[in-house]
Parts: sequence; C-alpha cells; structure tokens
Amino acid sequence: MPDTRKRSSIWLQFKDFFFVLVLSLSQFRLHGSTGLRSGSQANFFPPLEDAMLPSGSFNNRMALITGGGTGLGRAMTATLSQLGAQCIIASRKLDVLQRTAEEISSQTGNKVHAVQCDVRDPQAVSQCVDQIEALTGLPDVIINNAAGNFVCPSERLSPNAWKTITDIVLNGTAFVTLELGKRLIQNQKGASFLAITTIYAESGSGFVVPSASAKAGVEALYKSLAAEWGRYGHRFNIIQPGPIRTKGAFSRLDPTGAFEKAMIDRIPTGRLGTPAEIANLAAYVSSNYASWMSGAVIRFDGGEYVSLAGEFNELRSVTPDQWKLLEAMIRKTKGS
Ligand SMILES: CCCCC/C=C\C=C\C(=O)SCCNC(=O)CCNC(=O)[C@H](O)C(C)(C)COP(=O)(O)OP(=O)(O)OC[C@H]1O[C@@H](n2cnc3c(N)ncnc32)[C@H](O)[C@@H]1OP(=O)(O)O
Ligand SMILES: NC(=O)C1=CN([C@@H]2O[C@H](COP(=O)(O)OP(=O)(O)OC[C@H]3O[C@@H](n4cnc5c(N)ncnc54)[C@H](OP(=O)(O)O)[C@@H]3O)[C@@H](O)[C@H]2O)C=CC1
Repeated sequence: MPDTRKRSSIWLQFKDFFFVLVLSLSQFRLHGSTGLRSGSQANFFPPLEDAMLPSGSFNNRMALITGGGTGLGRAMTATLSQLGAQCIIASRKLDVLQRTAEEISSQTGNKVHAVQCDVRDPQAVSQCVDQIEALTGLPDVIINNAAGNFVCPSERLSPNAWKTITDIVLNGTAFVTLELGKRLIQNQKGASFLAITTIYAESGSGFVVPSASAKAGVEALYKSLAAEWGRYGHRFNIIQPGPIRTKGAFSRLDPTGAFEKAMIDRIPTGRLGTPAEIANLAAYVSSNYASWMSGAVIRFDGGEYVSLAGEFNELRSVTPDQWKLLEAMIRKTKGS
C-alpha cells in the first residue's frame, strides 16, 4: 500500500476508535454506569418494583433458576424467594452463585442453594439434578434463563462461536428440560417450565444470528413439549423480554452504550424494562394462579416489537403542521 493511503487508513481507524470512545464517555457522563434513561412518555408507565403475588404464594415449593446468580435470573430468584420458594440457582461460576444465594437468603429468610453446572454438558446437568434431588427433591418450578450472546457480523463467526452460543441456549435448555422432565415423569410429579427467550426469536435478527437461531429452537421445544407433556402435569411457557439493563446483556450487545438511545426512542412506553418487572411476570407464570397457562409465548417489551414491525411507525415524528400539509396533498389526489 502506498504511504499516503496507509497513513489515511490508520487515521480513519483512529478516528473510528476516537468516535466510539467519545460516544461511550458521553453516555457514561449523562447516565452513569447503571442509570436508566427514558423518553418523556415513560412518565405514563412507571415500573412497580414490589412483589405482585400474595406473600406465601410459593410456600413449600422448590424452584430451579439457571443463570440465577446474575441479571434477570437473580431478580426472578429474589422474587420467588420472597414469595416463599426454596430456590436453587445453577450456572458455571460458583463464587457468583454463592454470593447471590447468601444475599437473597439473608433478605428473605428462605434458603437459596447454589449449584455449579455448565448446561452445555449433559453429564454435568445430570449430576446437577442429582445434587438438587439430594438438597430439595425435584423442583416444582424450572426457569431456563441461562444464555450466552454477543453482537458479531455473521461473516466473522467461527464454528466454535456458533457452537458456544447454540450449545448454551438451545442444547443447554434441552438438557435441563429433558433431564428434569424424565425424572419428574418417573416420580409422577408435575412442574411448571418457563423459558426466557427474546423478541427476535420470532423475527430473527442480524448480528446475533446464533442467539436468534437457538432461541427460536427453544421456543419450538417448549411449544412442542406443552402439547406432549401436559398429560404428565407439566406446563411449558415462554417469556420474550425486550431490553432490560443487565451487565451481561448490555456489555455484549451494546458495548459503547450508543444503541440504548435508539432502543428507547422506538419503545412506545419510552423506557427499558426492569428486572423486577420481569421477575413478577415470571413468578405469575410459574405460580398456581397460572395453572391454565401452557404453550403461551408472552412478549414483554414495552411495545418494541410492534414498533419495529410497522412500516409506517416512523410517521410518529411528523408534526401537526406537517400533517396538515400531508393531508392537503393526499386530499388533492383524484383518481389513480
Ligand atoms: C442492549 C440490547 C438488549 C437486548 C437484549 C436482547 C437479547 C439478549 C439475549 C441474551 O442472551 S443477553 C445474555 C448475555 N449474557 C451472556 O452472554 C453471559 C454469558 N456469556 C459468556 O460467558 C461469554 O460471552 C460467551 C462467549 C458466550 C461464552 O464464554 P466461553 O464459553 O468462555 O467462550 P469463549 O470466550 O471461549 O468463546 C467461544 C468462541 O466464541 C468466540 N467469541 C467470543 N466472543 C466473541 C465476540 N465478541 N465476537 C466474535 N467471536 C467471539 C471465541 O473467539 C471462541 O471461538 P474460537 O473460534 O476463537 O474458539
Ligand atoms: N437483559 C435483556 O435485555 C434481555 C435478556 N434476555 C434473556 O434473559 C436471560 C438472562 O439474561 P441477562 O440476565 O440479561 O444476562 P446475564 O448474562 O446476567 O445472564 C446469563 C446467565 O447465564 C449463565 N450462563 C451462561 N453460560 C452458561 C452455561 N454454559 N451454563 C450455565 N449457565 C450459564 C451466566 O452465569 P455463569 O457465567 O455463572 O455461567 C449468567 O448468570 C437470558 O436468557 C437472555 O437471553 C432476553 C432478552 C433481553
């Protein structure tokens, strides 16, 4: 490459890097590292953070939450524990699980157990279920929440990157569900299974293709088992969350923070969801108040999905004066 082109290419790369840096610093200054941004219409939709179900709704019930040490899984564990459940949280990082378990137990007075398990490994899943049986007996509530994801152009994905995400999300959910399902059937015990997917499981999405493919597979798995295993007392439901700030998701899907404003602008309720809100929904779906609910796919996204889907939704930015002009132009049209 000639010297001048090399210099200008290095300058372009530097400019890109500088742009991203300035962008992320300004996001940080504006909103802090964890602060929630929101549009003005968010005032109509305040998040309620307290537990919605009557206290004791999960007394004498055992709940397994995969990925329960962090983010949304942690919030679901806290709510179920507050409502009386004995919880088991399972994932790879035992120290994180133990810290979360202790914090939640000390707040709710109900025992939370931490069990190490890599859901990609069917043998590890079987051993984890042995451990759960010994600790609490088979669970009444199973929440498949563990996941892996990152944004990446598909042409940059290695076979192992594809395998890693699809193994955690699709195979991991299948291994946990089948292992517990079989043992519950053998013991003639019914249970509520809930899978946490995402709104793009339905639409597909570029730049998160392994996650989109695997989450779509999870939805097919849960809808199929809802039809097949109702006869054994099992219910299967799905929650598709829209964006809810967690370190795990946002650090891998919006590393600079630049994407967040665009997301909020297109969400009709003008804000992100909160972990406590999805925890309340998950608790309801997993509770006996929802004993007639099976095979349901619940989109929980502040309206983001329909906002992205409607061809004319961008017309929200047209002002009343501009509408007067547009209407006059349309009315003037005669014939085809
Ligand atoms: C802001 C938007 C909000 C809306 C959100 C909507 C949907 C969200 C869905 C979610 O699932 S969010 C949950 C996100 N949480 C997590 O991902 C937590 C767990 N994640 C992890 O542990 C890791 O990120 C990972 C990579 C999933 C698994 O870790 P590990 O098993 O240690 O894998 P490796 O680091 O060995 O990597 C395996 C393979 O993948 C390649 N790879 C890793 N990162 C990237 C990357 N950023 N881009 C491209 N490729 C990547 C890595 O190089 C390895 O492949 P090789 O071929 O090199 O072996
Ligand atoms: N936050 C959001 O905006 C959205 C989240 N979701 C979904 O919500 C769920 C929770 O995500 P969120 O809380 O945001 O992110 P987190 O990263 O906090 O949660 C993911 C959890 O999965 C666990 N995990 C990852 N790999 C494995 C593995 N191989 N075996 C066992 N556990 C594993 C992690 O624990 P460890 O590292 O200890 O293994 C972690 O606790 C996911 O299913 C995600 O797809 C969907 C849409 C939007």
